[in-house]
Amino acid sequence: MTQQQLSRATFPDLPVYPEKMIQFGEGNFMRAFVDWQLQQMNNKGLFQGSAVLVQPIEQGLGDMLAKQDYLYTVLLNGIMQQQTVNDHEIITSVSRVINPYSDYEGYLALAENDELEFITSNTTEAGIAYRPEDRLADAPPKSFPGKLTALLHRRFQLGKKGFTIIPCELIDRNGEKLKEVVLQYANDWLLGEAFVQWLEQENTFCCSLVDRIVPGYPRDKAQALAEELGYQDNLMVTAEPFLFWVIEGPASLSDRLPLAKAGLNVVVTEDMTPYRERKVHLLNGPHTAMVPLALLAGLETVEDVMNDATYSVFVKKLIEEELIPMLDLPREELQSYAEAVQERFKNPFIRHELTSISLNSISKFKTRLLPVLLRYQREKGVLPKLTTLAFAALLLSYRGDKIERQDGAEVITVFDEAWSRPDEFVGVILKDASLWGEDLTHVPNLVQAIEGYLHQLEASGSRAALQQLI
Ligand SMILES: NC(=O)c1ccc[n+]([C@@H]2O[C@H](COP(=O)([O-])OP(=O)(O)OC[C@H]3O[C@@H](n4cnc5c(N)ncnc54)[C@H](O)[C@@H]3O)[C@@H](O)[C@H]2O)c1
Ligand SMILES: O=P(O)(O)OC[C@@H](O)[C@@H](O)[C@H](O)[C@H](O)CO
Repeated sequence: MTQQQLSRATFPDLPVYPEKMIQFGEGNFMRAFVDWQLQQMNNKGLFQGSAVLVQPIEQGLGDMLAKQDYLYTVLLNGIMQQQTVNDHEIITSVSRVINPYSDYEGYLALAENDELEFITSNTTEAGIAYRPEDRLADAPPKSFPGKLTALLHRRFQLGKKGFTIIPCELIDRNGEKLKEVVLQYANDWLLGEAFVQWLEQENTFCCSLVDRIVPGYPRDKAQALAEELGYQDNLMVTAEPFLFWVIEGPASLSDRLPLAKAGLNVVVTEDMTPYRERKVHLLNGPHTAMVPLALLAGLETVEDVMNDATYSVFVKKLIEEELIPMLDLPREELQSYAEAVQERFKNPFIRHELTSISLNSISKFKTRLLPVLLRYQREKGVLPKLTTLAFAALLLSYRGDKIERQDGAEVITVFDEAWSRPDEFVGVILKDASLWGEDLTHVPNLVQAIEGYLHQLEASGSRAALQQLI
């Protein structure tokens, strides 16, 4: 049976809320994270607002969302505190999507609305970047910070109050980086000292850290879900039930954006550093470590890893024996976070592809695992075995013959050149500070250890190499 498409005509009683937030990014993550949270506040009568979405790049989901009157379903699937969660909810907290490439005046007109108080964004790690070619007269400037500067300037010219700006991009100190680029445009575009002062005094740029696994559109179950839900939704998003958002900002934010009051796992703090360390090393670190070893063994998803007797022990030991001891946070807190992470990795209801995590694995290894490997070596005088084996597997996977590499052209070129001389490969690649931020051949015993593990991985495979260590 063909179901009707989700729209306000299909569900005429759904509520409509005034716009209070501008959100750059209409992708899966933002819709299942920020907009889902607005919905939870609205459900409790605590916010009564919606987000107007801005497409950061020309191609996007604006038209598809418009066809559904900006409604879509979030499906929460997973296990949380030993309970199975299997919920679905139609999200009504998105008012519309503006494509600044086809309606630039409509975009700038957002500056006129006094009710708009918050700006959020997720434009991927590539989005918060300075693009020197951008100009104020462009319609629109191509970069996200360029677009934002143009909007903020229009707001300033209208003599209105500023915004609380909360970027969600997974880059360190995201709020500070965004502010830096906006100030650079203000300077390059000669927007004047008064505008810079207004930016500084009337706007708050918060750093934030987001945490929720959002695999996105459930392609494999779409038809069955349409039948179960009773409508066709081309924009449904699956996410895990777990959520955590740390916002470094003024305490007053908790009243203006009452996320925690709505029961959401959101912390407003003066210093988010410890939370970031915990997540990057205990969640993203194991993700990045498991990917090359597991892909080399033919596993496909995070769940496959957690259901495999050898690989799940690898994840557990890596976390408990090599990562946790190197973090400066209360042990109990780390332990309980690590247990929750492993429960999340086991989620049987969502398919988290290892290949999707593998994108840009070299820079991910550098930020997520290398600092821990170096600290472990400095403090204990030996290398952490499991992290080092994962490092060797990563280097092997970047030969490109066993696993498809997903990384920047420059990174791939460096590896192709280094692998063209296999006998010298380890020394050459570890020496390359452009990859690791420093020359790693100076780390005691690292070259020999990686050479040994590479030999083992080649001779007997990832599973056997791992079994020898655990
Ligand atoms: N999916 C997850 O589990 C998850 C969890 C936490 C954080 N994240 C982060 O969120 C980001 C988006 O993930 P998603 O699953 O929503 O992906 P998606 O493909 O659904 O959405 C990508 C969004 O980024 C925008 N974008 C893409 N390239 C851009 C560029 N060069 N400049 C500006 N904007 C650009 C797109 O317009 C779109 O709005 C990723 O970078 C990821 O690291 C994802
Ligand atoms: O999103 P990436 O590609 O930077 O990293 C892959 C995963 O480690 C990541 O998406 C996590 O699932 C997410 O950070 C959980 O909050």
